[in-house]
Amino acid sequence: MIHMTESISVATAREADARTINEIGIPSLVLMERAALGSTARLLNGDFDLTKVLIVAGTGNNGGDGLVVARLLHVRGIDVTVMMTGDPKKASPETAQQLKILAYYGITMQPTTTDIADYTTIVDAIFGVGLDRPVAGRYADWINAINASAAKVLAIDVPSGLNADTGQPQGATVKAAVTSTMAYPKIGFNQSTAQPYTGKVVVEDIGVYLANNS
Ligand SMILES: NC(=O)C1=CN([C@@H]2O[C@H](COP(=O)(O)OP(=O)(O)OC[C@H]3O[C@@H](n4cnc5c(N)ncnc54)[C@H](O)[C@@H]3O)[C@@H](O)[C@H]2O)[C@@H](O)CC1
Ligand SMILES: [K+]
Repeated sequence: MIHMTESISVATAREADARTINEIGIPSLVLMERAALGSTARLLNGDFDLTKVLIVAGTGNNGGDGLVVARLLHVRGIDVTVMMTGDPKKASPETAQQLKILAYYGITMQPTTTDIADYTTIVDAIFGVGLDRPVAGRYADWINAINASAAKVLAIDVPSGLNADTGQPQGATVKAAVTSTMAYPKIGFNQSTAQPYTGKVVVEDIGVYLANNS
C-alpha cells in the first residue's frame, strides 16, 4: 500500500532515491523520466499558458528533470527554450545525458540572462533537494528575474532557494504557482513561511517509496 501524502525530510528523500536506485535497481534515468512525465502532465492540464515556455535548469539532477520536461514539451510542438545555469561541463551524468538528447532534437538553448520577460510559463529546475547553501550572486539575479516575470512558474520538486526541511527561504527563492514535488511532500512545505514560494503543492508518483511502503 502506497501512502504518498506523508511529508518527508530532505535526508529521507535522498535515502529513498538512493535505495531505489542502488538496492532495488531502478535506474536513475528512469526515475528522472517519471519525474518529468509527472511535471509535464501538470503543465499540460490547462492551467498554464504554454505559448512560450522557458526551462531554467541547473547542472544537478533537478536540472535534468527540467531538461526532460523541455523534450516532452518540444515533441508536442510547444515552443520551448532552455537556459542552463552553472557550467554544463559540470553537469551530473544524468543531466549531461539529457543535454545530449536535447542537442539531438535541436531544442533552443539560450545564454544565461536576466532578460526573460518574454515567456508565458517558466519551469524552475535550478535546485531541488541538493540545495546546500544560501542562493546569492548570479543565481540570485536569475531567481529575481523569474520572480519579476509575468510568466506562471512551475517549480520542479522544490522552489529553488527554499530549504525543504525548514520551509525558510535561503537567500533569493523562486515564487512558484505550482510545485510539482517528487515522491512525497517535503516537511518544510507544511510551514506557513513556505507557502508563498511553493504555491500549490502536487505530488508525483515516480516509483520511489519509503521502505515501509514497498
Ligand atoms: N536520481 C535521483 O536521485 C533523482 C533525483 N531527482 C531530482 O534531482 C534533484 C536532486 O538532484 P541533485 O542531488 O543533483 O541536487 P540539485 O539538482 O538539487 O542541486 C545540486 C547542485 O546545485 C549546487 N548548489 C546547491 N546549492 C547551491 C547554491 N545555493 N548556489 C549555487 N549552487 C548550488 C550543488 O553544488 C550541486 O551542483 C531532486 O530534487 C529531484 O528534482 C529526480 O530526478 C528523481 C530521481
Ligand atoms: K526547482
